[in-house]
Amino acid sequence: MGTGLGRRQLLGGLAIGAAGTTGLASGPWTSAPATAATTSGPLPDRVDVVVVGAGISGLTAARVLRARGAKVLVVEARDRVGGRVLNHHLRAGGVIEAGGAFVGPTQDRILRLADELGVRTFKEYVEGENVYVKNGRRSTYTGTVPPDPSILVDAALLQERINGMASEIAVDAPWSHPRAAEWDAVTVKEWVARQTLSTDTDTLLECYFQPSFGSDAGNVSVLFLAWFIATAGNERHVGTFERSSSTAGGAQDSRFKLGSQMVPIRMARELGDRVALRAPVRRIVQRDAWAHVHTDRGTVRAKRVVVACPPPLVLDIDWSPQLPARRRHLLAGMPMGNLMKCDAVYETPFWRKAGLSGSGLSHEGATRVVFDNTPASGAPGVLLAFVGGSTWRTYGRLPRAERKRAVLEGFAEMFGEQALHPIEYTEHDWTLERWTAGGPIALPRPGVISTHGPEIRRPFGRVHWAGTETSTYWSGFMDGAVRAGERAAREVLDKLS
Ligand SMILES: Cc1cc2nc3c(=O)[nH]c(=O)nc-3n(C[C@H](O)[C@H](O)[C@H](O)COP(=O)(O)OP(=O)(O)OC[C@H]3O[C@@H](n4cnc5c(N)ncnc54)[C@H](O)[C@@H]3O)c2cc1C
Ligand SMILES: [Mg+2]
Repeated sequence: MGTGLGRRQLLGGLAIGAAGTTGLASGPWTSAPATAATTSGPLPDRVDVVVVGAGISGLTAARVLRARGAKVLVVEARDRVGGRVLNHHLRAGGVIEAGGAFVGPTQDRILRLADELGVRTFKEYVEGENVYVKNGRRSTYTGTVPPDPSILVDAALLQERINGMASEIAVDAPWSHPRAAEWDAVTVKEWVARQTLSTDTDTLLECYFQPSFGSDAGNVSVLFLAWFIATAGNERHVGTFERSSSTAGGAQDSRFKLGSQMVPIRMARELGDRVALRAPVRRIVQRDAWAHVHTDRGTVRAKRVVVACPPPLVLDIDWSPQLPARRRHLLAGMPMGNLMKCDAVYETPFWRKAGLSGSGLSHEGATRVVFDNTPASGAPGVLLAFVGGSTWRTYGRLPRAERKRAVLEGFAEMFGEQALHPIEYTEHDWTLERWTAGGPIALPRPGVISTHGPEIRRPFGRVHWAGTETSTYWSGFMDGAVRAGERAAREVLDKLS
């Protein structure tokens, strides 16, 4: 998910990593013929397993199943693979991402997979000072917290408390915590307001929420946040707020030189004609010994089905028999967040010469959370603003030209007038995507985890559930998507044998 608050800043005490070297670009910027090897002929009549959705999770499940000898077919609604992961090729050369991009330590499944596929990482740029804008006043700082003493105290306290709560949560069963119902009934906004000194802490908290969740602190429960943080680790390292959010050493430590979409593109190439694009699943009928998967390109019979599409989109499929009510309640209670990425491209990352990291936080305007999004080669220079939650509600509805102006003005306030004159401006609003419906992730509303949470991975007849939201580590991230795909494949292999 998301990319959380940024860098070594914000809510205090965030690990500040010193490091941050930009790696050298590897080889030519490969453009992405996502459709290259996929099948264009008629779909097979019958396979062992149909996988619904060619995002990272579905493709991972198919890759594991195929390696174990199962006959598998991935059916994908779009004319491309990758789902919430999408490369954007810059006019000046190089690649950035319109969707998921950052990876970091303990995300070992996506890192191993990328490594196997020859997709290399480079460190996010973190040298120099960060910019902080409040009440029209700009300041710079190094270290973890903006120069705002009242927030510093709040942040340290909040961070300690939420890490403490996270340490008590079972990543595979947050609903089983003795205080689950109580924590699930309180929104993070209410919880924070109760114990903080400064009202500015609320505003800054949104700089964590908006990019991470495409939503605001008033929309999710403390139980969700504690669980989300608990999952930001692996089997050996517990998740912490710092890990879920920081740049160096955290969830935004590194990016992929060829762009993150190269991971699903290469998986799809390996799978070849086992991937069918432009094949949205409309109906799934479970009858006799088979699941019948109806797509726009025909119907395929399978012994097992792995559904790996964003949770709310499962409800668009016509199910026979009908999905159990408890699963429908869960999915209806997990809408996608609202998020867009807005990038401005410059000949060079001019802010670096001025001693700035390219990272910024603001209490106002369109550019609440900003990162240096320059490709590995160091040029062209790219600034990225996450526009999510209530900021998206304000700026997402504006005509593109007005939003662009607001974003560039925000960049200029942080990094100088030069920011007003990009050589390219590009933006991606995930709420407009038919087959994603928002981003970065589906968010359970308060009360949903404690009441319907146990349904999240429960198979329905021959149907098993993948997708990052079903992961128990790094849920919401690309790493969680890989883990969920692997887990669903194991479930299916158990049943096939
Ligand atoms: C703007 C943004 C920024 C993000 N930043 C990061 C980040 O920095 N780091 C990180 O790790 N993660 C990030 N994420 C999250 C990350 O992208 C996701 O966790 C991950 O890609 C989800 O993979 P998935 O396979 O579970 O789902 P998806 O990628 O959503 O794949 C689901 C697939 O199912 C298909 N589909 C849907 N319905 C049907 C149907 N009926 N029939 C057939 N196919 C269907 C879709 O087209 C899609 O291809 C970000 C996401 C967004 C949107
Ligand atoms: Mg998928």
